[in-house]
Amino acid sequence: MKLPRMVLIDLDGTLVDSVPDLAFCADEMNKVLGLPVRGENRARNWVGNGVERFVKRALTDSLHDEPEPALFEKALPIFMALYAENTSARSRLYPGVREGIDYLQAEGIALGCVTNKAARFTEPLLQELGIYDCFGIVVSGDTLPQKKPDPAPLRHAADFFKVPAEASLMIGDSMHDVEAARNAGFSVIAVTYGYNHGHDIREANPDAVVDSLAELPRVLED
Ligand SMILES: O=C(O)COP(=O)(O)O
Ligand SMILES: [Mg+2]
Repeated sequence: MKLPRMVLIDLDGTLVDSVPDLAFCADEMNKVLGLPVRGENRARNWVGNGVERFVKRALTDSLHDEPEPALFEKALPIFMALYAENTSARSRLYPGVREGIDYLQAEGIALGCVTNKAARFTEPLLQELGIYDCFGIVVSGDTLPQKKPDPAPLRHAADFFKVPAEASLMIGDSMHDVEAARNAGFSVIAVTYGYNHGHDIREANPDAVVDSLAELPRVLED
């Protein structure tokens, strides 16, 4: 793959294993609401479409069901308060993330983080894990009216760096990252270790897959 001029990296499931904190908060929320605790393995399938969808999935224990509106309205502020206090303590950078970022920076490539996570959580999480300063731009799930798989957040970052779509690469863990990249006309590399709603990310046909961001030099210099 040709070396890009800009790389945008997804957050949850790509840079950070954030499910231990997210699952903790989902379980605490459900306890307050008198609902069953779902556990970390269920929560692993629910990440990637923003906090509102995550909470709906925790309430219904399903990917697409809608909870009763009154229940959701009660639940969302409970989750927001819990996650504000439990954003990063249990979360970790995946192995290879540091090496991957170091490599991209050494190549002089512009770096952005594009996530569907709300900005109020994205910024402390990146800061507390020590990678906030690596990114020239951070586009969160509520920075714009549109979220991935809409191409708008990716285009917003490309416009910021003044890089054309042909020279732009998205790296992510979910089919929504692949779809957003395709919609924006970017290349896309997927990681195999993240959260993709229980599916193998290869089914989404990214341009390449890696088991770790430490493999980026091999893929990008081929
Ligand atoms: O669903 C979220 O809140 C965030 O997910 P993302 O970082 O993988 O876009
Ligand atoms: Mg993700």
